[in-house]
Amino acid sequence: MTNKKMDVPETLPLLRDRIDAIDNEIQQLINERARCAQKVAEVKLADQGDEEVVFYRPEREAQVLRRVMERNLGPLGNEEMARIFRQVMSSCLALEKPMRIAFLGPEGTYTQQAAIKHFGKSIVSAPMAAIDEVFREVESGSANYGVVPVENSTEGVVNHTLDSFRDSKLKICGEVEERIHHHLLVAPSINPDEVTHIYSHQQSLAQCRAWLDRYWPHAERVAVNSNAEAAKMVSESARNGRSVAAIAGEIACELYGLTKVSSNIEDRPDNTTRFLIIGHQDVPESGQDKTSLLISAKNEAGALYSLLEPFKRLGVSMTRLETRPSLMSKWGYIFYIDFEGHYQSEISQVLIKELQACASEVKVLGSYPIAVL
Ligand SMILES: O=C(O)C(=O)C[C@]1(C(=O)O)C=C[C@@H](O)C=C1
Repeated sequence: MTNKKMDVPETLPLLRDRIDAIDNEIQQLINERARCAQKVAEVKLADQGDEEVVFYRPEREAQVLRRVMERNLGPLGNEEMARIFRQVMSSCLALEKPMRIAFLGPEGTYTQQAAIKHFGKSIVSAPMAAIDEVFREVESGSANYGVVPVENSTEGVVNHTLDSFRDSKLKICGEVEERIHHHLLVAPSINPDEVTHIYSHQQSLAQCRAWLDRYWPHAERVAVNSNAEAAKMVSESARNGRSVAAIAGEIACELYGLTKVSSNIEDRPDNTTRFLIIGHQDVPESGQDKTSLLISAKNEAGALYSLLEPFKRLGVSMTRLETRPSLMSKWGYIFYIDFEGHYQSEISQVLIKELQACASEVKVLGSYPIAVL
């Protein structure tokens, strides 16, 4: 092979020289970008007034990532390129101010995986034992943002998360979707044929039900708080010679030094979980946004119809509708509705006014950019 322009043979040393020169340039440019981000932080601090400075700007990050994908010509794929920029921005933000992110722990959960996908790796991890603790950690200001699971494509909604919004002042600042792959894991010293118990989160056990029925009908299934906790227990039990296995993901497998007996054992290959980013901030429009509402319906005939009708009439696209008992009155209901658009847009304002007229309460849980990655 030859380099046509210069007619020099494209040998390995020459190609590597070229890569070295390009790396040098990329590195200088990344640092130039980082210096710009430091200046942005100075401007934000100078403009702060009485308000607390908001360093993390989800709408801007979404716009940057969308642009990266739009202008990308390859050979790297759009998502691959966006993931690189995701990490560059994560490093720049950490230089402005390191973000402490609370998530449903322990270390190694799918929620941590989602937190890293959304914020990049340059965050300070704060694993919490339960969803309401994630809310409390962010409410108290101990963490800047929180990440909680909200729905799974196989198992449906995570009621704990939805219920936590009833009494919380926190806003939804973002969403992230994660393809969930479950693996059957044992400690390296354990013979998989002798496994008597399989530990995992109840939703993960449910997501692998058919597979477990088929291949492990005699192993007892034990539900624990999280998959990562299951992985941790399995690594600890192995030291006592107990033949137990866990169902968990990649991060937990690595973190607890386990071995995969079987990979991707979920019953549905498109098994996806959606997570929400919670914080104190009202996120401005990014151009492609979603809004989440909590609506307490009046306990009367046609209540649901009158809530849904304005969406159709105004041409607003509803992406989700969940129902939960209201807890205030015996047969009263709360609806969680997601729709496309930002709550500050003209059409959303008309819609929200109409909903307010036919509901006892309409709470805007937040408007946020539709997940880019
Ligand atoms: O534009 C900003 O406000 C920045 O702080 C810069 C930057 C970036 O690196 O591009 C970093 C963090 C923000 O969350 C958004 C973008």
